[in-house]
Amino acid sequence: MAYEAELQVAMAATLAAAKLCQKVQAEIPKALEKKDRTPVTIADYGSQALICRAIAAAFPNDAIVGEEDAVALRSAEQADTLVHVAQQVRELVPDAGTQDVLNWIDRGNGTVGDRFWTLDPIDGTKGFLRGEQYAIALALVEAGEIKVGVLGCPNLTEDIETGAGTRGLLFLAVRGKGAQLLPFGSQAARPIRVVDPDDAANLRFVESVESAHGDPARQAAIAKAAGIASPSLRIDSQCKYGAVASGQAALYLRLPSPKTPGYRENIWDHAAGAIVVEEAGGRVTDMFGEPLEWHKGAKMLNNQGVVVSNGPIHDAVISALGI
Ligand SMILES: Nc1ncnc2c1ncn2[C@@H]1O[C@H](COP(=O)(O)O)[C@@H](O)[C@H]1OP(=O)(O)O
Ligand SMILES: [Mg+2]
Ligand SMILES: [Mg+2]
Ligand SMILES: [Mg+2]
Repeated sequence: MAYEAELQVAMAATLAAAKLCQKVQAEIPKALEKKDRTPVTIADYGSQALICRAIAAAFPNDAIVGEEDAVALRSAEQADTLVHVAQQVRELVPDAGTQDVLNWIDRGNGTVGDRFWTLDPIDGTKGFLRGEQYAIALALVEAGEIKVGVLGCPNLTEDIETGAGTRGLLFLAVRGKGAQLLPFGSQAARPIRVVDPDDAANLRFVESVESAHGDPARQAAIAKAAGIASPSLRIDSQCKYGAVASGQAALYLRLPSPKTPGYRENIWDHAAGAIVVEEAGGRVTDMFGEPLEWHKGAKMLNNQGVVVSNGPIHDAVISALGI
């Protein structure tokens, strides 16, 4: 199958990173603050190191556009943090040196091009710090189109609402080959599909836990206008794409926050989730109904807001947005 090698490397690396994140989350990590005032932890750095190492080894010519960099970790003030990151990485790569770890993290400072990977080593760091949902999101983009996506959701359960079923889910997709769900520890991935329009129980919508990352009042009004009367399920990170792809929600709305109208989305916050939803039969656009631009830069400067749906309700949502 096309992209089989890329898929296998991405899956193995994401599962290794998930192991590191689960261990760190159980130990209740401290958060550091980045220049943009968002949090980062030793698990964000460790996850990026492990995944960049694996991609660099298998595909040495591929650029990686990742969220984190090692600038702060190279500073004297963060010497202890660096020791902790390296310790965590060595649990999975015993011969990893401290310089190796820094260099692997910085391998994620690539730029977009004809073929590149985009990585969010922990998407939803705020959820991770609350002991709730987060995702490890890795996607391959070629000629402006996402070809492979792997989304690791270590805290998500097969039944998202009740918490029943296996905890720890890997969502996978290769362009044109459908989307699959592999519970952690299982050998068998199963195909997933978005919700049917007549499945009333799952015709709900998902949105961020963080009110400041969206516009909850407008999101509720738009969902209602599109025929979704029940309250939202609030989930951190790209796990929301997993909810739509696995037919447990019909809609994910992320409208610009009135407090930060100039905010533009990063490609690593959406690419892996987007291909999983599209390959499960759904649709992903910006709030104007336009395709998201994956290859123009790390920030999607020409897109605003994100609408993710099962497909049939998409046009009603865009027209309810009325722009
Ligand atoms: N002001 C903001 N508006 C929208 N998204 C944001 C903002 N600040 C950070 N984010 C990103 O929002 C996402 C969290 O997802 P959600 O809000 O859906 O749970 C993360 O990708 C987070 O980055 P990070 O990867 O650093 O956590
Ligand atoms: Mg993110
Ligand atoms: Mg992140
Ligand atoms: Mg972050």
